[in-house]
Amino acid sequence: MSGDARKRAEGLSYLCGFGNQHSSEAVPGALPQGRNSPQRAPLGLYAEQLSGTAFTEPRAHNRRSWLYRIRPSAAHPPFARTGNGTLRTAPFRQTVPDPNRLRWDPLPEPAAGTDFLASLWTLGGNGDVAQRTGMAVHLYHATASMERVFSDADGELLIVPEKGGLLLHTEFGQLHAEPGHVALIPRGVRFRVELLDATARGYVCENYGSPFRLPELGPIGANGLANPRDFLAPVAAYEDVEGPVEVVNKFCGNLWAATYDHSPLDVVAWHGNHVPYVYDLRRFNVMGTISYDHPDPSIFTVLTSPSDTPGLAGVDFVVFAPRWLVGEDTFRPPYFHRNVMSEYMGLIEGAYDAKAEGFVPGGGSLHNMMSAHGPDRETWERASTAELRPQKLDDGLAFMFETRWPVALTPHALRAEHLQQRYDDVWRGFERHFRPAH
Ligand SMILES: O=C(O)Cc1cc(O)ccc1O
Ligand SMILES: [Fe+2]
Repeated sequence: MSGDARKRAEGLSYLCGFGNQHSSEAVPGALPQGRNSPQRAPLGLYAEQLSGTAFTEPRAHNRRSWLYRIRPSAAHPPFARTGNGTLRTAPFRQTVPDPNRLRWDPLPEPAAGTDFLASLWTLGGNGDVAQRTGMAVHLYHATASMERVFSDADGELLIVPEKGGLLLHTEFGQLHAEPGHVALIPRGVRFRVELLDATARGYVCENYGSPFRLPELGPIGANGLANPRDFLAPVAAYEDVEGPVEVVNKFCGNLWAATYDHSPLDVVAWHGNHVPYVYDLRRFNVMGTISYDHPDPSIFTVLTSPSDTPGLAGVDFVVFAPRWLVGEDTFRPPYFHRNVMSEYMGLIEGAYDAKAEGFVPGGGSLHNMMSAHGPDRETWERASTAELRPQKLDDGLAFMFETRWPVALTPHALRAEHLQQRYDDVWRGFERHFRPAH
């Protein structure tokens, strides 16, 4: 952590456009032209393909990149099991799935010297990593930059910083993510996290399923929600480091480590569409009602991981960004509801319009499949009597990981001291107002 690192982070250049076929070289001439795998790659580099989808998936969804590196990724010693810390993986079978509404305060302060990887604390998830289905919800709270390098064979990592800036050093180059941004590390991509502040705190959705993509826009038209050009990929940047580097690989739920004799962040040039990226949530083009009724939150979908059933996501990433509320004769905050999907919500900043208090930045709530939830009593009282002038909601940034299967908890999430004990009370004391005419 240093002012110097933040200056470097702020000076980074990017390639823009979600899903584009980018190309980048840190040294002129490093990228082969006209072919992917010449007999000898330029500048003595090794050529290697990294696949994010099966070779044969439809062209519109196919993801792969070609990397030109100082050493082939294959040049490494065997991995050996290392401790998983508080990181857990699906299937989550250690607790009985809980139908209760649950809410957590932020993670407690970690010990000094805790890096991003060591700080990962799994709340729960669903699916089965070996089937490449489902997702996990993790939180992180780090106090040190990573010296080691991490990659996740189990899924892509959507990192949602809530506190503290991050400089992500990846095989593809560097990305800068501050609270209010999200960063995505694709399955299998090696990276390390440098902290730009004394501590860093946030959320991670580990998506075991198909890679996140932009949702269809249907009748919205050709523009809106998250605009593709606001997704930023890094330009090639490499580490030419000879000497021991610890590389940790998450594979089918366990961490495996090996000491390489060089840095695997040694990609001098690359091209393709299987890339890490950052996105500033404040660029989200929020849609909403301009007549009446509260729209379903699917209108706020930033990214979706489709399942085999059209319209049914393995997981959606949804953002509740600043917006105007103008609905006439409308209860404007989120309605009372029971959802077949399961909802994990987090707060990046400020407050959320369905909860008067108790849902705090860095905390989170879980409303599993069919659990009854919605505005707390205080919010309901206020919103059902409020004068319905146009109102700007501009003091909050919340998000939701909405998933097709119930989220089962890890034992440490269910027993955590920071699990709120009386969350149900926010829905106590609703008076009956029913007065049948007689
Ligand atoms: O429960 C929540 O707060 C998330 C949510 C928001 C909304 O506007 C409508 C439905 C919904 O599940
Ligand atoms: Fe909900």
